[in-house]
Amino acid sequence: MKYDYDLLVIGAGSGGVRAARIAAGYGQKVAICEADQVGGTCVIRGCVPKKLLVYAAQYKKMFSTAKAYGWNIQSQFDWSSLISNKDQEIDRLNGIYLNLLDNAGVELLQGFGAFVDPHTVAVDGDHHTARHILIATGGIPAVPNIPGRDQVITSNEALNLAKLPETITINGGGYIAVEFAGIFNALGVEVNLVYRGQQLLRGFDDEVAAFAQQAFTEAGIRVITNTEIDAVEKTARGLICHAGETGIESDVVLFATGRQANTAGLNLQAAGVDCQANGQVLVNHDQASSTPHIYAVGDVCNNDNLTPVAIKEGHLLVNRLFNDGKEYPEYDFIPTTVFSQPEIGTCGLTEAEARSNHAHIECFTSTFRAMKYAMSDVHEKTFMKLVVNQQTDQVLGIHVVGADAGEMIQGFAVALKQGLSKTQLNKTIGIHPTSAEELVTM
Ligand SMILES: Cc1cc2nc3c(=O)[nH]c(=O)nc-3n(C[C@H](O)[C@H](O)[C@H](O)COP(=O)(O)OP(=O)(O)OC[C@H]3O[C@@H](n4cnc5c(N)ncnc54)[C@H](O)[C@@H]3O)c2cc1C
Ligand SMILES: NC(=O)c1ccc[n+]([C@@H]2O[C@H](COP(=O)([O-])OP(=O)(O)OC[C@H]3O[C@@H](n4cnc5c(N)ncnc54)[C@H](O)[C@@H]3O)[C@@H](O)[C@H]2O)c1
Repeated sequence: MKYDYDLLVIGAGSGGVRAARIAAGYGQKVAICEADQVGGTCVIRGCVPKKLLVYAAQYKKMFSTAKAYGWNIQSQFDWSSLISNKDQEIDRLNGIYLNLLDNAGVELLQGFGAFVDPHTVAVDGDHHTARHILIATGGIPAVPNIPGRDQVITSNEALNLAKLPETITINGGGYIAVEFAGIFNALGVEVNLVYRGQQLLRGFDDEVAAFAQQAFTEAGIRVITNTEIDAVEKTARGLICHAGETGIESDVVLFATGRQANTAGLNLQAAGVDCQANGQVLVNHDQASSTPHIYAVGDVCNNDNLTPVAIKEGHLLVNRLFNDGKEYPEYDFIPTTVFSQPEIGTCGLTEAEARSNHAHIECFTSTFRAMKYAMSDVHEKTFMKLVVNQQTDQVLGIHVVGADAGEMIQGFAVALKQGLSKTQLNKTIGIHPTSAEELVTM
C-alpha cells in the first residue's frame, strides 16, 4: 500500500523533532504534527525557561558575595523584564527548531493529531497516512482532584506569572517543586514548600536529600513536611491551602505533584495501541507499541522523563528503522541535575540502591564551604558522596550538592559509564583550586 509518509511523528518536542529530522536526513518522507509551539515541553515550558529563571535567581548569591570582592552593587530586580527577555529567547529557540525541521525537509502539520486507524492520523480533521507512526506527545502536569483544584497553577503558568507574588505555596517534593522553590525564594518571594512525606526528593540518596532539605531551609524556604494539602480555597486576601487542621495562606499556589503521559484525545484504541490507566504508552525494547509499526519515545512512555533520554530514544529508533542501526538506549548511569539552590548533581546508584544490590558497599563523604563563598555572608555548604563497591572497587554512584554540581557531574558520568574504579579516580590529578578536585581525593 502507498502511504503519504514513511514516518509521521505526533508531537514536536525533544524526542519527536530529533526523530523526524534524522529520519528525513536518511531520505525518508517525514511529517511531524504539533498542536502547540514546536520545541515541546523542554524548550517552551520546561528545561530552558526554567534554567533562565534559575540563572536570574543565582544573582542573589552573586550580589551577596560581590561586596567581599570589592564590588559595591545596588541591585533591583524586575520580574517583568526577566519574563519578557525569557519569552524573546524562547521565541528565538522556537524559530531555530522550525528551521531545523524545514532544512531537513520535514513537513510540519500544525494541529492536534489523533488516530483514525493504525496507519492514519487526523490533524485537525485532515487525514494523513504513514508506514510508521511515532507517538512523542510527552507529558502534562498531574494535579490531584481536590476541592479548589482550579485555583492552583502548575509549572506551565509559574513561568509566565504576570507579577511576582509576595508569597507562594508550592506542593510537592520532586524536581519541579524544589527548583521553583529555589527560584522564587531567591527572587524575594516568601516560599512555603509543602511535602506529604518526611524528606523531600524521594528517590535521591537519603543523605543528599537530607543535606539539600537543610540547605533549602537555611536559605529561607519554609519547608513543611508530613503535610498533605486536601483543599485550596480562595479568600479575600489570596488563597488558603487546607491540610487537615492546618491552613497555609499565600498569594499563589503551585502544584508540582508529578506529570502524566499526554495521550488524552489521541484515540489510541483506533490504532490498537495499549496504554496504562494513566495514559502511559507501553513499548517494548524496540520502542514499538502493541501495534508493531507504531512507536513511542520520551515522556509519553514515562521511563526516565528527561530531555536527553527522549532525544536518544528518538534518534536511535530512526537509526534502527531507516539506517540499519543496531544501537539501543542504555539506561544505566544517566546523570541528572536538580537545578535547585544549591544544585544537586547525581549519577549512578544511591547508597540504599547499592546496598540492596551488593554485599559490601563503602561510602565516602565530604562537606565543605566552597572557596568562592569563604569571604562572604553566604554560608551555603557543598556536600559530596561516592558510593563504591568494596569488592570490585567500582564507583557505583557520585552525588554532589552545591554550586555547579550539574556541570561537574556531566564529566564524571562519562567515567562512571565506563566502569570507573575508586583507584582510577584517586590516581587522577585534581584541578586546584576547584570544588570538583575534592571528588578525586576522597
Ligand atoms: C518545568 C519543567 C522543567 C524541566 N526541566 C528539565 C531539565 O532541566 N532537564 C531535563 O532533562 N528535563 C527537564 N524536564 C523534562 C523534559 O522537559 C521532558 O523530559 C522532555 O521535554 C520530554 O520530551 P518529549 O519529546 O517526550 O515530549 P515533549 O517535549 O513534552 O513534547 C511533546 C509535544 O507533543 C505535543 N503534543 C501532545 N499531544 C499532541 C497531539 N495529540 N497532537 C499534536 N501535538 C501533540 C505537545 O504540544 C508537545 O509539544 C522538565 C520538565 C518540566 C515540566
Ligand atoms: N532538572 C531536571 O532534569 C528536571 C526538572 C523538572 C522536571 N524533570 C522531569 O519531570 C518529572 C516531573 O517533575 P515533577 O517534579 O512534577 O515530578 P516528581 O515525580 O519529581 O515529583 C512529584 C512530587 O509530587 C508529590 N506528589 C505526587 N502526587 C501527590 C499528591 N497527590 N499530593 C501531594 N504530593 C504529591 C510526590 O511525592 C513528589 O514529591 C521529573 O520526575 C523529571 O523526570 C526534570
